[in-house]
Amino acid sequence: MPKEKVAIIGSGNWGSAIARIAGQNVRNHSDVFEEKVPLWVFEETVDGKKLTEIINSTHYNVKYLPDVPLGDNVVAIPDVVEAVKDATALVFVLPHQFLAKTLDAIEGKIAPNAKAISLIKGVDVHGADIHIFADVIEKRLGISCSALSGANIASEVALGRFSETTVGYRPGQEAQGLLWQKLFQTPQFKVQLIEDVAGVSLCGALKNVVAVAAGLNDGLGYGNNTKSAIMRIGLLETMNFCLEFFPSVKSETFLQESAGVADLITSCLGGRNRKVAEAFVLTGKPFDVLEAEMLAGQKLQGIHTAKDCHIFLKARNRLGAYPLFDKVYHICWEGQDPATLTVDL
Ligand SMILES: NC(=O)C1=CN([C@@H]2O[C@H](COP(=O)(O)OP(=O)(O)OC[C@H]3O[C@@H](n4cnc5c(N)ncnc54)[C@H](O)[C@@H]3O)[C@@H](O)[C@H]2O)C=CC1
Ligand SMILES: O=C(CO)COP(=O)(O)O
Repeated sequence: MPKEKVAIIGSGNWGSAIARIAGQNVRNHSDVFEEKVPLWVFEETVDGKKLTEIINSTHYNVKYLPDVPLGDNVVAIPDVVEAVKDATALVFVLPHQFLAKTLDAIEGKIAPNAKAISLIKGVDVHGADIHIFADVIEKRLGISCSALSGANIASEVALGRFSETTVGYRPGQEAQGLLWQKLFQTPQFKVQLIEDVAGVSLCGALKNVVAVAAGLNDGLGYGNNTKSAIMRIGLLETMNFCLEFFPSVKSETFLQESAGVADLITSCLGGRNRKVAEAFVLTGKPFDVLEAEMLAGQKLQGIHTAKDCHIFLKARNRLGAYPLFDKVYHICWEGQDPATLTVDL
């Protein structure tokens, strides 16, 4: 059987951490995968040098994951079309705002037998329409797309701290789930499988809104009881949102999978959305300024997802059923006083 050729599309903080794991696992499963792992890098200059050249000479992504080597079989490529050429296993792991342009570039240029997996956390909203990014990828490229999400702060995964994650696969396509498990699972990074692409994707997207609320809570100094209430209400709104708008979602995903409650907890305790939202309250600076100052090129997702949810729920006349999500929107985008965070919850 021909071997699978992996390509990683995205090389930020999580993209780099997952490229490292994939680079190790293709060698551990050399009967299944080709050894070289092309990594698409959005080219930029770091200390006067091209980031791709730094990665390929040092094997470190010095900008987005400076402390952990990627491995010498992970090869940085600045041209996304070249990176995905002949690849049969496409891993999409880039901030969601850059996906559309990336799909424009590679549409019609991928292997006909390719399959994909989305590690992207966010939702694609156009008025009253909402899609998960695995569906966007699947539709645009005409290939099957699974989803991976879980309690996975990238820096901790990269350091080999024990973590779990969830791969959601399409109905009847467990074989693809098993392939992705082979690519990503290590003794320190346990990959569970469930036939629920939508549930895995939506839990990953919506917990970022809850994490922003947790960060606002921390900035306000409201303490752990309030934060726990935010997490509980946030999980409830996530579950209700999934079951209302994506009825195929499995209820097991919420509590039995890392993609559900576990990701919500880690993000509310330790994620970037939490950190920047706390600073928003403490400094009064806008989110885009804080993102640039605090994240060194990494991107925030939660405030954008809050806006997307607001647009969608307003168009569906369902805002009233999701008070926490909507509160985050109003505080982040409409200048509402953060101190109103818990009013009306
Ligand atoms: N960092 C984390 O701990 C985790 C992130 N995720 C999700 O994974 C996805 C990717 O996140 P990260 O890898 O952390 O990215 P990141 O937050 O580190 O973003 C930086 C990346 O964006 C790229 N970029 C900047 N401008 C661009 C442009 N104009 N076009 C294309 N790319 C551009 C940069 O080259 C870099 O690769 C997101 O959806 C995120 O929510 C999921 C689990 C953990
Ligand atoms: O998705 C994540 C952890 O699973 C990372 O969350 P942040 O983007 O808030 O850091």
